[in-house]
Amino acid sequence: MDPLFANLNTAQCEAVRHVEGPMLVLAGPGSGKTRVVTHRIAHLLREGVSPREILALTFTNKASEEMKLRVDAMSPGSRVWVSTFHRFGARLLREYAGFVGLTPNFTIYDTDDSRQTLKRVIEAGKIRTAHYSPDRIASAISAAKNQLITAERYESRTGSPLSQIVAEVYPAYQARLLASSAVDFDDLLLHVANMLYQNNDVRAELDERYRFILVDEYQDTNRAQYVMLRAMSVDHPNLAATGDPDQSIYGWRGADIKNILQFESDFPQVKVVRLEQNYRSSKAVLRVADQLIRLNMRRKAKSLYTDNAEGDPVKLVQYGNQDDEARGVADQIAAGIAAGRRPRDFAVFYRVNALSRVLERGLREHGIPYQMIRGQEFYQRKEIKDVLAYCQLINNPRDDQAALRTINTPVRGIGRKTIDRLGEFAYVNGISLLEACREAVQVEGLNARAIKSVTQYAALIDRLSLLAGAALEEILGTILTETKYREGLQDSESEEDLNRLANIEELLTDARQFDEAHPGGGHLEEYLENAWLVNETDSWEAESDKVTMMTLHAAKGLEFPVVFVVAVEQGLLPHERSINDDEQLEEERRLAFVGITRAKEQLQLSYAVHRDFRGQRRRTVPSPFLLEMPREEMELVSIGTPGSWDVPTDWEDVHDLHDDSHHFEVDSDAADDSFEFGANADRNDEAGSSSPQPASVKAIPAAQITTAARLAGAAPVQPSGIAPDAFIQGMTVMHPEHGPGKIVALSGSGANRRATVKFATAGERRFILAHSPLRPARR
Ligand SMILES: Nc1ncnc2c1ncn2[C@@H]1O[C@H](COP(=O)(O)OP(=O)(O)OP(=O)(O)O)[C@@H](O)[C@H]1O
Ligand SMILES: [Mg+2]
Repeated sequence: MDPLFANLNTAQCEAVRHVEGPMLVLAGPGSGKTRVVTHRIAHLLREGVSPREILALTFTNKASEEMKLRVDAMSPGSRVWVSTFHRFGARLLREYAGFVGLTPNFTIYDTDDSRQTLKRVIEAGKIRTAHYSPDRIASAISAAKNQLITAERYESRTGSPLSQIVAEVYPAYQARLLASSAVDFDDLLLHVANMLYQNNDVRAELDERYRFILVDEYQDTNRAQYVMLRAMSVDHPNLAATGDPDQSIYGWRGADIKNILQFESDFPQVKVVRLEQNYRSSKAVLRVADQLIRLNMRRKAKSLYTDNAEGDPVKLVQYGNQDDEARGVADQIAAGIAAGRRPRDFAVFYRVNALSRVLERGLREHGIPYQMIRGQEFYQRKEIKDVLAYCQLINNPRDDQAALRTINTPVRGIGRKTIDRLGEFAYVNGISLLEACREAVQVEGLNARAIKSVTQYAALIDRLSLLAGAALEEILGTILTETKYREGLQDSESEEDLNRLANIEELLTDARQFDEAHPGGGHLEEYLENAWLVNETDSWEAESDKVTMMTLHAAKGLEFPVVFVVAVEQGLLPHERSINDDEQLEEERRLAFVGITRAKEQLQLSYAVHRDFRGQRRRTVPSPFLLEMPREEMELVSIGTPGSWDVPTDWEDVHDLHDDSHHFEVDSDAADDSFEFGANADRNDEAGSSSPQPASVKAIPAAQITTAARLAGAAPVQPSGIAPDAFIQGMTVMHPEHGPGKIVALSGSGANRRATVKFATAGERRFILAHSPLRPARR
C-alpha cells in the first residue's frame, strides 16, 4: 500500500488528497488533524506543487519544528516553509519594511521593551493616565491591534476614560516605535495585515507566491491573522485550516473563535472534512472530556469515538494540602516507573506556573528526572538583555530603547539628566538617541565631562558596529570585553553577579552553537530574531526521558500516556477572572478539556483542600468543572484528609461558592503567571480570629464551605519566625514564592514593623514582618 496513506483512515485520506480549493478540517482532539496537515504537504509535493508555493503556519516554534521534521521524513530535502505566524510576519515585514515605514533591520521589542517605550511616551508627553497602569494601557493597545485598529483609526468612546487615554497614548507610542524602527509582537501581524489590506499589488504577489496555505490550530487565530490568511487566499483560495473550536484557549490574547465557526460562510465552496475517530485516548478519558465540553453553549457539537481500550477509570483525587498533592503525584509516577513506564510517559499540568514549585520538590525527592517548561526566562534576564541590547543597537542604530539600555550599562557616569537632554535633542531634531550622542557637543546643558562620556559611548558603539558581519561568538565576546561588562561581573563578589557571569557564559555557548549552524557570519539579525521570538515551549524536549511539567496552555497539541492535572480549584481552573463572564468561563472549560484530552491511557485530576500559595494559606473550593464530569464512573479518592470525598453535589452550591469566592489580585494580560492571592490581612476582620483549620471537610455542608473557606483563609500563614527587628534596610530577603528581594523601606517596630520589599519579578510588596514568611537571604 502507498505509505503516504497507509496510516490514515478514510476521512483523513480524503483530506490529504484534497488539492485545489479551500478546506476545513473540523475535528476533535486526537483525531489526526496535525497528521493530516503533514501528510497533505507530502501529497501536494508529490502532485507536483513546488515547495516554495506551500506555506504551513502554526502557533509555536516547537509545533512548526515538529511539522518540519515530519514533512522532511516523508519528502526528504523538500524545504517547505513551515513557520509560526509571528516569524512569517517578521519575514514579510523585512521584505516590505518600507511599506509600513520601517527599515528592514527593524528590532522586535519584547513585552518589557515595549512597556518601557510606553512609559517613556507617557512621561515625555506628560499624558495623564489617571489610575490606569501602563500594563492596563498596553493591554488596551494590544487588544486594539489584535482587532486591526491602527493608531490613526482608534477612536475613544465616550464614557470610557481608559479609551480616552489610549486614544492619546497609542499614536504617540506607535510613532515612537516607528522612529526607532521597532515593532512589538502585535505589530508583526498588524503591519502585515494592514499592508495586505491596503496594497493590492503586494497582496496579489503574496497570494501568488503562497498558493497553498495550511494552518493548524486555526481556532486560535485572531483578527489580524485571519485578515492575513484571507488576503493571501483570493486568487488562489487554497487555504486549508484544521482546528477544533473546543480547543480555542487564547481568547485572552485576541483569538477569535468566530474565525473557525465562520469559515464555511467565508468560503462557500469549502470542502469540509470531519474526523471522528480519536486515536489518542482511552474510552474512559474521552467520555469524561466529552461530558465536560458538552456544557459549553457556544459550540458546534461533534461526535468523537475511539476504538481504543476502555482503560482505567479517570481518577479524581482530593488531597489535604498541596504537599500531599505533590507527594501523591510523585509517588504514583515513581510507582509507574518501577512498574516499567518511562519518565517521559508522564506529564503534570497546572493552570499557572507558580503552582509548579511544590510539584518539583516532590519529584526531586524521588530522584525522578523532569523538565519544567517555563517562559522565556533566559532571554528576560537582565544581563542577557543588556548584552543583546548592544547587538540590537549594532543591528539597528535607530533603536532608542537599546541605546537607553546600554548608555550607562555598565556604569560610565552618564546620568539621568544628561540622558534626558540627549533625548530631547534627539526628539527635536528627529534623530536617534545614538545620533544625538555623536552630536553631544551641540546638546545644550551638558558639561565637559558628560560630553566626553557620551562621545566615548557613541564611539564605542560605532567601533562595535564594524563587527556586524562577524560570527556571533566574536560579536558577543568583543562586546563583553570592550564594554568591560564581563570585567565588572568578574570583579564582584556577590553571588548574584557570579550567577550573571554563568548566564553570560551560557549565552556564549548558545552563540557558538548558532555559529556552527550558520557558518560564515553575517547572521546577527537572524540570531536576534530567534531570541526575540522564543516561545514558552521552545525548551521542551520531546525525546528526552523526563517527566514533563507545563501549563495547560503549553500542553496544546501534545499527548502523554499518563497525565496529571493538579489544582483543579475554583479561582485557578476556572481562573478567577473568568468567574463572572460566561464566555471566559467557557474558555476555561475548554482549557480543562485540552488538558484532559492530552491523556492516552491514564488521567488523574486533583485538588487540595488547603493550599499555601504565594505566602497565603487558603481553604480552597473545588472547581465547578469537577461537578460537571461523570463522577459516577470515575474513581474518587481522598488522601491526607480525615474527611471523605467532599465535592459539592449540585449547581446551586457551586453558585453559592462563586458568589462568595476569594478575591484575587489578577493581572489581566498574562495568562499563566498572573494569579495572585489578595493582599495579606484583608480578611482578618471578617473572620474575627485566626481560628484553626477545620479538621474534617466532611463535617461542613457544601453550602457553608465559603464561610469555612473565609475562616481558614484568614489564618496567617507560616510566618518565618524571624524577629521583625532583625530586618534592616537594604537587606536581601527570601520569599517562598516571590524569591529574593531587597528591603527598600521599613517602618514601625516589633509587631508593627512593616517592610516594603522589591522583588525581581513580583515588583514591590508590603509585609507585616511578624506575619510574613520572609527570611534574610544567605549571603
Ligand atoms: N489513522 C491513524 N492511525 C493510527 N494513529 C493515528 C492515526 N491518525 C492519527 N493517529 C495518531 O493519533 C494521535 C493524535 O493525532 P494528532 O496529534 O494528529 O491529532 P490532532 O487532531 O492534531 O490532536 P489535537 O487536537 O490534540 O491537536 C497521534 O499519536 C497520531 O500519530
Ligand atoms: Mg494537533
